[in-house]
Amino acid sequence: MLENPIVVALDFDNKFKALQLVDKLDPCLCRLKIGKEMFTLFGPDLVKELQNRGFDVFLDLKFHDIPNTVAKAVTAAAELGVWMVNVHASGGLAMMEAARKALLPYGENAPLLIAVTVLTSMSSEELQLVGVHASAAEQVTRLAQLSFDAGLNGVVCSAQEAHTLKHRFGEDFKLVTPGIRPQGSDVGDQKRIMTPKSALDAGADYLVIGRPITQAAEPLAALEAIYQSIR
Ligand SMILES: O=c1ccn([C@@H]2O[C@H](COP(=O)(O)O)[C@@H](O)[C@H]2O)c(=O)[nH]1
Repeated sequence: MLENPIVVALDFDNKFKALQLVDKLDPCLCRLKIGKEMFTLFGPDLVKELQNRGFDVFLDLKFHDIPNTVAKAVTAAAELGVWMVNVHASGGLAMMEAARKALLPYGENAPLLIAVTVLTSMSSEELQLVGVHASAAEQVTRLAQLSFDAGLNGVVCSAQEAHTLKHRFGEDFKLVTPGIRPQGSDVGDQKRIMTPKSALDAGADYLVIGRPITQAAEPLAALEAIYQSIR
């Protein structure tokens, strides 16, 4: 297990409330993820504020566009100094290769570049509705292979697929897993879920956890309980 596998998903519409929580967290114990809501509301300044507090930031904007546009978007993310950035694997091989090549000038300072496979909020049945006639697990494997072939650092998948992917792609290919739900917590809109401990046992490298922490009456206690459960 990585020493610091938890990435707290900061999904807030209020910067003050988000920073109130952040100021109780220890950058040695977790990383932070900024997604579409907070980035749209508060922009790169928020990323800087979190970095100034010592946190690694995962910029979860899931770029999905033509190769040239995505290459420029990941370059902008690299300029921001984020720790991790992502694209949608369904954008295709050429798009992912363009993104990877755009980060080459940053060398060791480049953010980790990962690709979203199948959103953890989607079941196999929902995939059928968008014309994908494979199971979620099969589609995740297909898109992870494409991401691997494009030379990316890893993928976003559900922990339910972690065992298969880790076995197939090896230790260096990082598995970033949202849809993490401690025993007894609200599932919400997530479909392919796992507990923190089972996810790590299955081979997940990073656990992305939002509402079970951010919406808890005592977020710090919730985070601490998750740490206890994975030690
Ligand atoms: O497949 C995906 C990709 C990204 N996410 C993001 O992770 C967090 C999960 O938050 P919870 O509150 O723990 O459900 C959220 O920011 C999503 O945008 C994902 O859930 N699934």
